[in-house]
Amino acid sequence: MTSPQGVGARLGFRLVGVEIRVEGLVMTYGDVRAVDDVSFTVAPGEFFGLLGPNGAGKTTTLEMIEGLRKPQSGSVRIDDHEPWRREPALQRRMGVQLQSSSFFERLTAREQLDTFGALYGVAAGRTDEMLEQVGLVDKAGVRTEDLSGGQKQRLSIACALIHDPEVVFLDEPTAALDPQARRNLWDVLRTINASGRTVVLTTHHMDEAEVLCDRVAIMDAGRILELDTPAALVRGLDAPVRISLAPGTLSVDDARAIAGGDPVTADDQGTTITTREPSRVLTALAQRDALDGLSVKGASLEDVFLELTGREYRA
Ligand SMILES: Nc1ncnc2c1ncn2[C@@H]1O[C@H](COP(=O)(O)OP(=O)(O)OP(=O)(O)O)[C@@H](O)[C@H]1O
Repeated sequence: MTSPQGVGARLGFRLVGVEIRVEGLVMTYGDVRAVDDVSFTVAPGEFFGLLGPNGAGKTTTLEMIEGLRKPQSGSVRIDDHEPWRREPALQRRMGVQLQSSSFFERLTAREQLDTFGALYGVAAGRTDEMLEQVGLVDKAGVRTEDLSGGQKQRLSIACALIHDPEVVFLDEPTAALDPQARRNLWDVLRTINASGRTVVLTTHHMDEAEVLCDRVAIMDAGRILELDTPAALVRGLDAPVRISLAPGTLSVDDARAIAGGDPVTADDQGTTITTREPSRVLTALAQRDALDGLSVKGASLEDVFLELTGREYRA
């Protein structure tokens, strides 16, 4: 497991934002151990992801970190404060993404932001800044209930950021968004983190965790199964690489000769060599001028998850 400080140094974080230390966290509901002895540390300025299927315990963990639930046992420290005590000084440093149902009724996007801003005593100009940052300038006068799902998600993130917090908590921020809206929101989240804030996000999208997060904790059934950078998790899997050739590029016999014992499959989509020696295979393919239309696919976080849990992903 990579230490958060080590990751911070390697990724060149500016050491601002808060540090979060979670130790032996437990929450049970009746017979269900929703969170079962969860421990991790999030470094200042880190983009940290809790990844897992429905019911893994991500939201319950996040709510204990946010101070919305008091842990039954274990502890959460945000820069040495216990969030469940709801100290105003700490609250001001935290941004919690609201569910869109928590907006004030019948207000426009601008009025929502003005209202949240007034609660924190921030300057009026901040609303325009936030509308700009989340790409909602042209929707400023639209009532919240008339915004699309993606626009509501972006507005809820803007509300969480209105008081310029040092740490931002986001619970499945891209749930139910179309692919384009998801990618737009990823850009917003990257900008938030690039400005030095600590970001903690839950998601059940593997690709999202892989592209956004510095480190990812893979959770299932209340426990953390693995925690590391996405690249280290994938590397640790030591999975073979799939090299696919377009139909007609190479005969199956030639592919088998190059594969030298590695598995080769062929269908009307083309021929695939699955190998742990991609450079040897690619060199041989180049020598035969067989690189046109070639695709190379390594393992992904999804493969890591399947390896860890030994079963189908239940997103
Ligand atoms: N208030 C509650 N009362 C009883 N059981 C609960 C409560 N909240 C959560 N649970 C149970 O605890 C477990 C973890 O739920 P949690 O919402 O933390 O998971 P999650 O990973 O966030 O899932 P999702 O992706 O569906 O939001 C689930 O089995 C859930 O049914």
